Amino acid sequence: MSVYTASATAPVNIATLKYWGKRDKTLNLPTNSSISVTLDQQDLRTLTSAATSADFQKDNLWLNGKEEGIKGERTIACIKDLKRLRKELEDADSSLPKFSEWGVHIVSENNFPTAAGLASSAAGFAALVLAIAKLYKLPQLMSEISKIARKGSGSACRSLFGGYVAWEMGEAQDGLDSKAVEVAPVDHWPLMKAAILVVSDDKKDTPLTTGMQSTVATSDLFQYRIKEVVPKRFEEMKKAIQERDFEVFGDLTMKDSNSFHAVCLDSVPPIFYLNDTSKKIIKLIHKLNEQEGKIIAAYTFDAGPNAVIYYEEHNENKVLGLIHKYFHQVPGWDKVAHKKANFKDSDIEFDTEAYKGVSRIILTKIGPGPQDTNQALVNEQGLPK
Ligand SMILES: Nc1ncnc2c1ncn2[C@@H]1O[C@H](COP(=O)(O)OP(=O)(O)OP(=O)(O)O)[C@@H](O)[C@H]1O
Ligand SMILES: C[C@@](O)(CCOP(=O)(O)OP(=O)(O)O)CC(=O)O
Repeated sequence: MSVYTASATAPVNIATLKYWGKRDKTLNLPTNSSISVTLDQQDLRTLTSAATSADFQKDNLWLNGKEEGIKGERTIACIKDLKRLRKELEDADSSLPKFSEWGVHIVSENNFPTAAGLASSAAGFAALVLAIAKLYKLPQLMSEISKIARKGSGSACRSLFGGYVAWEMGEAQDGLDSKAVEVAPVDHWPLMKAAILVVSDDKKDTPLTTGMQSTVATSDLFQYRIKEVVPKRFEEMKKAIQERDFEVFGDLTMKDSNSFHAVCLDSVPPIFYLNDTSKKIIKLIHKLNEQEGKIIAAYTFDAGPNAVIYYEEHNENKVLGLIHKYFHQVPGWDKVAHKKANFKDSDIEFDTEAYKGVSRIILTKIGPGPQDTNQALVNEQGLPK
């Protein structure tokens, strides 16, 4: 039996202008445009292999070594779109094997904790869609592929590009203009670094889709956010990226994180994603920026308590100096062990127990988009290795 395989990797992205709210739940169409920074795949990435054969009766998915099957509607929607595009190729060229009629096996691994609020669904769906698109030899451009990934998880569409990425909300009802585009590649502003403080948490407050739906339906503040705040901020943030202006970029990033959590709080019943540790980290970063007299570090929080702190490389000794002072007890510092001697000591006062609310730190930076890979997670039979 012939088994055809392909593999791809995809990065995590963390939004600096948040996507929150759907205008169409099935198509995953957002109520506002968003912007993100793609993170380095050495630290956070999904690797996915796809395999197909005339002998595969059904589609199947193995995630992190466990057979999950194809359960979710969203995964089904992505595979359906990919098979439809493959069928178009087969209809135009009858010599092509009929992949669109065969089962597809998907084997995927994240090199970081799944569903810990580290945007695993973004990297996961981006890698899934790309691996199958590669297997099917689809000619579509990344922005086209991003529309399929969007149906898996909204934020996944942004993981198809590296560097600074925008998801343009679009206006069409069928979502054909709701896609990701590159704002600037990594090389344009490569100094962007990110420190992720993984904040200990039992379970997510409210599942994302439920949370978004509730905000759209109940928050008055949300209407102001999507009509007045985000459209203006979207243009300002793109300009700040183009001009490599960290002060403006950082200011907008923090404001937008707070605006997103404010509309969560304004929902009925209110949604809380930040915890006390998150709030302490927010205060700490403001103290640092105040002391410096300018913004050198910017926090952002997704639908959970983890803090992502963006800063530029030339401020690393100041930013990590402060974070290390109060969070040196948590794992994850090995990577910068050789730099610790240069860390600037800080006289900023802070809760010396705050580290107890943090499980680890991930030190990473901006990174490129999905990469071709020779690594494969499937064997010659098209099953997990
Ligand atoms: N490698 C993968 N391949 C396919 N699906 C994946 C993969 N990794 C994660 N997922 C899907 O994403 C889900 C996790 O999404 P969820 O939104 O709960 O968490 P998250 O993405 O880590 O957090 P957030 O979206 O809040 O940043 C998993 O349960 C799984 O269904
Ligand atoms: C707060 C966010 O992280 C929300 C991300 O939501 P998802 O993309 O995970 O949601 P679904 O479209 O339902 O899969 C902000 C952002 O990443 O822009």
